[in-house]
Amino acid sequence: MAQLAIAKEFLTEYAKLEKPVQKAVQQAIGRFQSHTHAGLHLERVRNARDPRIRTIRIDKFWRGVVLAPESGDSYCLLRVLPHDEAYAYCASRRFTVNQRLGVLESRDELQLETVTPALEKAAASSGVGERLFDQIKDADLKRLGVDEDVLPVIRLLTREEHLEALQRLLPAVQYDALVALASGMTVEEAWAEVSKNLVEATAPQRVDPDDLTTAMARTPEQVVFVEGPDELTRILAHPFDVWRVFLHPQQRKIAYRETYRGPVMITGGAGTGKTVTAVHRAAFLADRLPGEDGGEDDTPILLTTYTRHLADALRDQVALLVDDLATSGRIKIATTDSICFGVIKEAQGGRSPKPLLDGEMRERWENEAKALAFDHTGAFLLSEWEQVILAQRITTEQEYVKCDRRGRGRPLATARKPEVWRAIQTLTDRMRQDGVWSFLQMADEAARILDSTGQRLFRHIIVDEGQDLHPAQWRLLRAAVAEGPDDLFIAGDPHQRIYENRVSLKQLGIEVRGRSRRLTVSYRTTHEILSWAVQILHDDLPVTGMDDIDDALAGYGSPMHGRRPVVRRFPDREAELDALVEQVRDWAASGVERRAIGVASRRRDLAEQVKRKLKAAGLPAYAPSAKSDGVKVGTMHAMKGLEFQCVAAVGADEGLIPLDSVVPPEMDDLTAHQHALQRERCLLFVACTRARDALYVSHTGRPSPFLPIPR
Ligand SMILES: Nc1ncnc2c1ncn2[C@@H]1O[C@H](COP(=O)(O)OP(=O)(O)OP(=O)(O)O)[C@@H](O)[C@H]1O
Repeated sequence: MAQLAIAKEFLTEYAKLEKPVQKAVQQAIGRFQSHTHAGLHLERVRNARDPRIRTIRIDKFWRGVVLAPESGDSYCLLRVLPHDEAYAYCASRRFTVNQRLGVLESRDELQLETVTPALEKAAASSGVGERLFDQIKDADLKRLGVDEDVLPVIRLLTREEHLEALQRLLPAVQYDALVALASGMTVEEAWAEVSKNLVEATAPQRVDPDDLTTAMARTPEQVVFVEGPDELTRILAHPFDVWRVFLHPQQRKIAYRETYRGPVMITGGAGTGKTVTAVHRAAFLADRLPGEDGGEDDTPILLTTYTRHLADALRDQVALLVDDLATSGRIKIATTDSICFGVIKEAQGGRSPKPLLDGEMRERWENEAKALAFDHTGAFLLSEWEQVILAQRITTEQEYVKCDRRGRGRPLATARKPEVWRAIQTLTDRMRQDGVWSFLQMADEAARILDSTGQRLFRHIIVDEGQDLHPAQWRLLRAAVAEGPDDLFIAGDPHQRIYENRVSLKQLGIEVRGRSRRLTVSYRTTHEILSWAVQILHDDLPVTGMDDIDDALAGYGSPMHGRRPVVRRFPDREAELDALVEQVRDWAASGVERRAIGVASRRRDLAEQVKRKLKAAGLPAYAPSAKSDGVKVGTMHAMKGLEFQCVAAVGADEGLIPLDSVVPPEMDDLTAHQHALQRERCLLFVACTRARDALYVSHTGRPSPFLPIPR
């Protein structure tokens, strides 16, 4: 039986076909697969650039394009195209094995030949040393995978724009190497970029130029082998969700590594596929679970994050990735809050604890602090309890008096600490009397319970959005899984830290040193949006990762291109929101679904105002996590974990971003001041990087100082 492979482009084209055509594609593949000699249904193409290209008839109008290597019995479905386009593709494309990297590559040879005379002409008028790659030796270019056929063409280039114009014509890995060099990287740095695409840690020793099948196996982000008809059905069932099938080698290496000796941390900029990788890891671990010790142990795997809507999104992704119910049943998907709830309920003999929502907690403490005439506000006491006492697990007044509260934003004389301690004790005692809990208090208590009983709830724990978990939640997670191989798999990005929680995993007993991995290729956002948004983060204060090491988003980039972000200034809010309505209408008129448009603002009241404005203009608008069909409008905090085709960030004014009221004065506490500013930068960055194709930012008066200065 012939072995079938599918290319990513095939799947994305298939996704867009009408249902009857999709059916015809399936039938064609079925006919082709059911013959031992698969070549039977494949038609040779006269004038094909590459003699190994064939077509397969789908119906009168559509053709599949297939790569049929001469050796071996494997076939790769490359494209599904209208008849004429399919034959034009065959007449121009040639497939090769990259001699340095061993990966499968394709080039548009016909187009390259067509553009060469124009490039020669442009090059003829350039002086010595004026061409783009004059400083790079042939040997170095070859070391990076650039081949003999591409060399003469790129030697003609005088400008980066000319290189960009060749993106769709050149083999992708060679183009990436050239872009890296053109951006000023050294050959070694460019190699680091290129080698990200390798499945193995190093380039292959020997590469057989004719062995396309091995080359396909080395290019998993572009081609996958299908194990049988069931797997094919599975793949074709959700063709839009290509992340299920095609992982970048960086992602695959991380998600499908046989084992890690202890906790592992995955970082990477927005949209680099940390969640996707975490979901694949969960599927991998769940798949191998029963075989681990052959026993009856049915301890589940936990896949967790900090909010309900993020957990819901994880649930949807697991359901898409894992068909087998027994396997998916081994993965428990829950927020850390709900795990804590369960632990306490069990410890209370089945009686549910009564947690208060954040808003309820704030109100309660504010009212009681006033009623009891404390010298401190309820907000201050609550934050002191959560961010100092629960964070550091302080249990006595003496410990509190001695504790380090740097970064808290408001200085507190040691002499006043006992009164603060006692006030907090009073308020927590009252909560106990009323039988109510805060979520962080539940986390603290649940961790203690697990520590004391030694009960280990999970076999493995996978955490998404780890950067925003509180130390008490980390202690709970640490306590919920036995220390050992594959205990904790943690995904997070310290550049997207939008809450006050800053943790050192090491101090919480989670040692990830030597086991941190980084994803660098953005799958969500275009290069234009990303390079603009990354400037928001530019700050003198380094961003410290959960492993205590400064994180610099090194190598973070996107291969996708699109329009630059638009920044607009308005005299007042009314004019700004009128223009927003027009922008949303323009997007909708250009075919963008309303639900694929997100509008973010720093403050909730502005988000509400936007919603009203859109609704009044006949454009339905809902909260970001709502399932309803309409524009999604919310605070920048609520945008975390979501993505939209088009994003508008409104109210990017000075005074609103950073929000003055959340930034403590520099004089009071420099660290807290800096951390608050950094959080505000992260928040704007998070909002802007939700955009896949288009980003629109608007403000009134002076712009937020975080907005990149136009060049
Ligand atoms: N290998 C892949 N192939 C296709 N799409 C991918 C792949 N990996 C990720 N994506 C897509 O890229 C987008 C971002 O992925 P994901 O949410 O996993 O990134 P993230 O790093 O967790 O992002 P953030 O930190 O911003 O929340 C999603 O739409 C996802 O489906």
